[in-house]
Amino acid sequence: MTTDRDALKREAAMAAVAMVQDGMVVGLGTGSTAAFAIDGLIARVRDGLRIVGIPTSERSAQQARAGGLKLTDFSQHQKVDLTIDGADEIARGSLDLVKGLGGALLREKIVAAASQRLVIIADEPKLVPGLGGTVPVPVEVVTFGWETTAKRLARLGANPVLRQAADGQPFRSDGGNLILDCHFGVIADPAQLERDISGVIGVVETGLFIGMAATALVATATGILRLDR
Ligand SMILES: O=C(CO)[C@H](O)[C@H](O)COP(=O)(O)O
Repeated sequence: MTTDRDALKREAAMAAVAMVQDGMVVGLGTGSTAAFAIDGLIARVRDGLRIVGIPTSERSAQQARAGGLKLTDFSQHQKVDLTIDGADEIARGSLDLVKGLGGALLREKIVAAASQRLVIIADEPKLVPGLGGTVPVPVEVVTFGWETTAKRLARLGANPVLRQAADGQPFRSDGGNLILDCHFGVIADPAQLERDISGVIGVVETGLFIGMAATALVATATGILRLDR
């Protein structure tokens, strides 16, 4: 079923797809909004655009491959011209992000870090005055000792919850790790919290993306709002 939110997500995705130029290496995000962008890229490639994509998840790789997008990896291309990805929250002003409710935060951060330009696409409810108020911060952790990692994260003020998959088993990332959804409430200093979480033994990566997004394209009822950092 297509919802109004889907229509807005598609609109934001199409605005980002229009920024892609011939010859680019394009980072392919993960999630329902990024999936609209991958569809848009597939359509443009069918019309003659020549690009290669670096996917941020097995899911996105599968979608891209099925649509005929050429994929590459970091053994072939170490630099990504432009990445189009979604987010769970975007801080108005700084464009700092919470990402990872879709479980792909580690690969998303690796691709974002290699990108000349990270363009975030979203519908309006994701644009917030401060991070952490509407979603937890996903933290990817290794399986071994995750219970002790959770305790150390709790000492930072979180209420960590082990993410479950639909089958009731612990959710596994593409890398085979676990995810602890850490409820902090509104975060006063996201950059400091990102450093603090990264310092916890057992943590692989955090869903706080600080200073990474160059542009956010936010679809609102009255059109696309473009925010640049
Ligand atoms: O970070 C992500 C996946 O790890 C997604 O970009 C984020 O969860 C947004 O997803 P959606 O577009 O489905 O709301």
